[in-house]
Amino acid sequence: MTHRKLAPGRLVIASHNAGKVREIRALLASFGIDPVSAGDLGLPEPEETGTTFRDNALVKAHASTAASGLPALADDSGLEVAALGGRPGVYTADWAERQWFEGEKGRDWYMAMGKVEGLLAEQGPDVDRSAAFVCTLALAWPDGHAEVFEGRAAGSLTWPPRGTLGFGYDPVFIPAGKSLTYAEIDPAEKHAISHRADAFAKLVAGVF
Ligand SMILES: O=P(O)(O)OP(=O)(O)OP(=O)(O)OC[C@H]1O[C@@H](n2cnc3c(O)ncnc32)[C@H](O)[C@@H]1O
Ligand SMILES: [Mg+2]
Repeated sequence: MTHRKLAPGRLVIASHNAGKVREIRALLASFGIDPVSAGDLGLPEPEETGTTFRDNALVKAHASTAASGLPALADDSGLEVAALGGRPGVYTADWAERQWFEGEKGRDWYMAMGKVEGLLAEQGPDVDRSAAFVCTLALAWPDGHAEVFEGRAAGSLTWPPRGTLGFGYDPVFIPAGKSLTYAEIDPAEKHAISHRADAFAKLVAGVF
């Protein structure tokens, strides 16, 4: 399959999640790209109406490129828990209800991690705790062309949450072969092994 190449220049990171934007900026650092986030440009957050990571990544990428006239890179990601039949999956963000924190509306990740843990606990102490993070990147151009790349990282869930680095469900996810959670390891180390890094490597091979 041939991919369209991305010319150096401005690119919108089509995400309103500060943790993701930080990671994508770091991953883009060496490619002659000048990233600006959808939040920086005041672009609206589209409704994620898709039922797959791919569909939602495309919704977000097309929305930002249409609103800005620039190429846009979106990330739709989530946690698939084996014993929960792959849930929360595309609904990972929705499991963290929006609540007010210090005057700002944010998502309650502790509650969401607790919900996953509660469902696992219902299956007893010997429940399979394996899980995978999925990241689907969609890059869209203003003429409507788009490219999609998917990454995965296998691991297992721990409880209680550990670590203060990263974002979202990082404090409960231990990547395969490691003993620390994503929230306990250096961001550079997460970038070497994460689902986002896996998807990004495929994007780099395809469009850079
Ligand atoms: O849609 P945008 O604006 O990009 O931001 P979002 O937070 O709503 O993002 P998603 O719709 O893709 O939801 C995915 C959720 O999965 C979680 N997630 C994805 N990647 C993660 C990572 O590397 N570490 C921890 N949690 C992650 C995180 O909680 C996200 O909110
Ligand atoms: Mg979202």
